[in-house]
Amino acid sequence: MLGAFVTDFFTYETTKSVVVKSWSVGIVNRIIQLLIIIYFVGYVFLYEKAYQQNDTGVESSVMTKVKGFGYQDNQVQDTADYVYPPQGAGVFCIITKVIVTDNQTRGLCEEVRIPLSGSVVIPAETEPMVDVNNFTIFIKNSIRFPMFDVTRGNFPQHMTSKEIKSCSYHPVRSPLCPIFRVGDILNSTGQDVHTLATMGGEIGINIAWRCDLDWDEEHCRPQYSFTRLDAPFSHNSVSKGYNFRFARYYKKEDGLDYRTLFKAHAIRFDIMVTGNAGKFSTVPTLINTVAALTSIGLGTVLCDIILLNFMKGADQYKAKKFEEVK
Ligand SMILES: Nc1ncnc2c1ncn2[C@@H]1O[C@H](COP(=O)(O)OP(=O)(O)OP(=O)(O)O)[C@@H](O)[C@H]1O
Repeated sequence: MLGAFVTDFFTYETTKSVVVKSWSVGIVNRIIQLLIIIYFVGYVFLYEKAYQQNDTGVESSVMTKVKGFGYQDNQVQDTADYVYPPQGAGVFCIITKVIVTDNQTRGLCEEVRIPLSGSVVIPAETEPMVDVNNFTIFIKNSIRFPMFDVTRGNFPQHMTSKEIKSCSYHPVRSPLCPIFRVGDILNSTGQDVHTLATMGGEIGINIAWRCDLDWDEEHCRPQYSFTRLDAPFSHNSVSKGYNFRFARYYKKEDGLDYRTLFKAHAIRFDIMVTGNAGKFSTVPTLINTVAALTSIGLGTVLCDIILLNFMKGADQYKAKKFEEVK
């Protein structure tokens, strides 16, 4: 038993080519090779661009500015009233409804159970501001792909102030206009402005940069898409929408501080930037070419299985293929 194992172990296998003149196996072999070549050339190289090195670590900065007039309880509201925080960051809120509690003063210790009470004030609720549909958001986004040291901005350099002021983003008609009508954004996410203005909610604006840097940089352009980010909670019984509280403080003539408390329902916009740039590089090209060439050999495996198991005269092929030399 041990002897047989040792003789089996100390053998040497070397390949020998057997040419099989059979139409059926020949055709199967060529078809498999063709499929593998089509897969590698068409999908791996042309579609997935396996000859490129990729940079997904995009560096980005976003600036925003909202404009438009709204009417709330017969009062005109402008940017300074409804945008929070006002600095124009990548995440900002447009306040659409407020519940106002006026004249709160700090109470004494005995009144600790109602710590912020003056006289008991009943909060006043404003109407939701549906004019938000006509507001416009200006988005200025600059990005950099550090691996290739390429910087891009989301609107063309030659765009004039007049062009910017008069355009409005449309995915087909003006895909590079940096001014977005809130109504258009809400429409494309399928949201109803009235519900959103009443309860608040969060809208995501995604800016995707997919750049093939083997072409001119001019082709490296942003693509925008819009989603409702808090959609999973929209049917919950609790915490529908989005709100936050803030206060404004005043001093009375007698020196006493008092404040007005606002509970604000707002549409929160969150601008997210993603990027992927690719450029020709020898290392991935070599690795993938070798992988492609090796894979072409896979056809033999399948043809061997057919030849040695399912063809007429399989035993004869087996005898020809495996030959023992003493
Ligand atoms: N939300 C917006 N809707 C329409 N146009 C806008 C909006 N925000 C900015 N713009 C216009 O885009 C251009 C660039 O804006 P940017 O804020 O950089 O310049 P600005 O001269 O300070 O703008 P502003 O007109 O607010 O004083 C300006 O012409 C500006 O009027």
